[in-house]
Amino acid sequence: MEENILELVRSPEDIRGWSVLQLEKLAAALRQVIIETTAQTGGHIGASLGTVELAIALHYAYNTPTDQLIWDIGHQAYAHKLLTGRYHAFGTLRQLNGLSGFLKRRESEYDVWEAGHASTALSAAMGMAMARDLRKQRYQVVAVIGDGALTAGMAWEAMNQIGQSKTNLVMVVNDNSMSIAPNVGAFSHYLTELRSAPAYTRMKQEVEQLLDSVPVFGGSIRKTLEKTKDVLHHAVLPRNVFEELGFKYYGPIDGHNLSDLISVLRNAQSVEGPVVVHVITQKGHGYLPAEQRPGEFHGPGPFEIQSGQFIKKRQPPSYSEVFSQTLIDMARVHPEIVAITAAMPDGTKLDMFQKVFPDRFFDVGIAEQHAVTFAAGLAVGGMRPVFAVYSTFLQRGYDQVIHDVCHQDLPVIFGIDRAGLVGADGATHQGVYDISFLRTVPHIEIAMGKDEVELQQLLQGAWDRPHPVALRYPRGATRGLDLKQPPSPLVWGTGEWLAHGRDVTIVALGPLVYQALAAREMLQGEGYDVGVVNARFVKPLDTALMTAVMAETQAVLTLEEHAIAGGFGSAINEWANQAQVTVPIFNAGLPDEFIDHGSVDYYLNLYELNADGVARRVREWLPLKKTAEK
Ligand SMILES: Cc1ncc(C[n+]2csc(CCOP(=O)(O)OP(=O)(O)O)c2C)c(N)n1
Ligand SMILES: CC(=O)[C@@H](O)[C@H](O)COP(=O)(O)O
Ligand SMILES: [Mg+2]
Repeated sequence: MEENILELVRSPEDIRGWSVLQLEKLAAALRQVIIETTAQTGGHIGASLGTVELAIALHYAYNTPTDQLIWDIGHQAYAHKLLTGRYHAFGTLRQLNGLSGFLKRRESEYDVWEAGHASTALSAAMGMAMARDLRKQRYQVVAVIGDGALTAGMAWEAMNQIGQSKTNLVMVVNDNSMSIAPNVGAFSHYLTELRSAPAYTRMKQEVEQLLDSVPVFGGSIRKTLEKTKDVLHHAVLPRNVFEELGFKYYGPIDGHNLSDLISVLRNAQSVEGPVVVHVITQKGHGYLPAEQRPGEFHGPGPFEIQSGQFIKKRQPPSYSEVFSQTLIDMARVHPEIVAITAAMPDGTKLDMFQKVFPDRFFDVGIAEQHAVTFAAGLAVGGMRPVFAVYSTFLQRGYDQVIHDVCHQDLPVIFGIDRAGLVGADGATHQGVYDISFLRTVPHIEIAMGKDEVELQQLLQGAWDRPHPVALRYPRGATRGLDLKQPPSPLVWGTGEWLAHGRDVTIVALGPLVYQALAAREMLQGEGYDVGVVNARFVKPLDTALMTAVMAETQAVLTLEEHAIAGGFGSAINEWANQAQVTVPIFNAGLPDEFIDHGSVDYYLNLYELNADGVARRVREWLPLKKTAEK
C-alpha cells in the first residue's frame, strides 16, 4: 500500500529538506484532504485550494513558527493547518469543539494571528515587525493578503506606514482576481493589468542585468557610477504602485509553481526593507467544479465530490432572499432606491437586485466604512440607499454610522443580515453585538420581525421613515410563510401582544418569538399562565404595550439571540427603571463571552434560548407560583 505522505508531516520542519517532486506530491495530498473534508463539513474550499502551493512554499522557505506567518482573514489557510500538525483533527473542521474554520492562537503556535474579518493582516504584521525591531529580535514577518482584502482602507493605512518605515516585512499578495464574487474597483483593475504584464518583471530583470554589468571602480568614481545607476533605474524602469509606496516588488509569480515560489520567497528574505511578492493563484485550483464556479465554492456547505453538486435539503427562501426580493418590488415603485453591498452580493442576495437594477446597485468591495458614508452621501443627494450588510461586518463602519449617517439623521436603511448566531463561522462572525452598539446612537430606529412576513412589512415601513433604520434578520431559511406583494402595512414602532399571561410574560425579539410561543404551550400544560409579546422594535420601544404588559403580569422574561450586555433586554431594563416598574424582569440572551463555532440550535439550547430552555428557566428560576397553585 502506498504511504500517506501527510502522515510524514507533523510540522513544517519535516518537509524542509524535501525535493520539489516530493512537495508536489504533498500538494496533491493536501488538495485531496481539503476536498474530501469540506465535502462533508462545508467550508472555505475555494480559497484554500488556491493557496496549497503557497502554504507549502512559505513553510518551506521560512523558519516558522519563529518567523511569523500571518494569514489575512484565515479562510484560505486549510493547507497551513494541515502542515502544522492538524491533519488528524482536520475532519472536525468547523464542527462544535473541532478545528476552527479560521486561525486560532489556542489551536496552534503556528497561528500567530487570529482573524475572520478581512484586511487586518498588514497592520498586524507591521505591529509585529515594530515589536521585533524595538526588542532587537531577529525573525521574519510575512503577511499573506488577498486581492479582495486589498480593497479595504485598512490595508492601505497599513501600507502607508509600512512603506515609510523601511522595516523588514514581506507582504504576499495572493491575487486570484476574486473576492467572494469577482473582485471590484480601480485597484482590482490595476492588479489585473500588473498580472497580465509579466513583461514587467522580464524587462525589469533585463534592465537590471544591464545596469549591473556596468563595471564600477573604487573611490569617488564608484560613487558617481552608483548614483548614475540609481538615476537610470528610475528613468528606465517603470515603477508600480507598490514600489512608489516604498516596497520592493517581486512578481507576478505563478502561485502554483513550487520552485518559483520557493526561490522568490527565499530571495525576498535577503532584501532590506518591505517587500511585495505578487503571487497569481486560481481560486478552487485542482478541483474542477470549484475552478469553474469559484463564487459558489467560496464557502459552500457539504457537496458531492463527483458532480460538484451541493447537498441541500429543499428549503424555503432565505431571509436574505426575502429582503432582496422585497427591495426589488419596492424599487420598481420608488426610483430613488439604490442598493449597496460591501463585497457580499451573493451572501446578502443583493445579486438578485443587481440583475434587475444594475445601475442602482453598488458593490464597493470590502469597504464597509466607505459603504456607510457613501450611503450617507447618496441620501444627501436625494436617493434612498439600502446597505445590506452582515451584522458582524457593520462593526467596521461604526464611526460612519454615528458620525455620517445618524448625526445628520439621514434616511439610510441598513439591512442587518446574519443578525444572531451564525453557526460554523464562529466567534468572529456572530451577529450578536449590533443592538448594543446601535441603540446608543441617536436617531436610529432598530427593528427585527418574528418572521419573513414581518421582515417584508418592516422594510416597507422603513421607506416612510425620515430617520436611519436598522432592520435585523437572521442567517438561513425563513419559515416558508405565504408572502404577499405588497405586504400589509404594520404600525411603525409597535409590538404585538400575542398571548396574555398572569404568571410571566415572555417579551421576545425576532424569530425567538416562536420559541417563546412553543415554551408557552409546554408551560400552560403544567399550569403556568404565560404571556408572549413579539417586541418587533428595539428602538423606539413600544412603551405603551410594555406598560400594559407590566400591569397584567407578575414577571417578565426578555428573550433575544444577542449579547445580553447592552442588548434588547437592557433596553427594557432601562425603560422599566425610568418608569419605576416594580415587576421583576429577567433577561435571557447570550453571555458576555465570544461564542465559538457550532450549530445555532446547539447554542440556543446551551444558553436556554429555545423553547425547552425558556420553559426550564420559567420552571427553575423565575420566582413564580403557578396560577393553578394559588
Ligand atoms: C470586513 C470583512 N468584510 C467582508 C468579509 C467577507 N469576506 C470573507 S472572504 C472575502 C473575500 C476575500 O477576498 P480575498 O482577500 O481576495 O481572498 P480570497 O478569498 O480570494 O482568497 C470576503 C468579502 C470579511 N471577512 N471581512
Ligand atoms: C470568510 C467570510 O467571512 C465569509 O466567507 C463568510 O464565511 C460568509 O458567511 P456566510 O456563509 O454566512 O455567507
Ligand atoms: Mg482574492
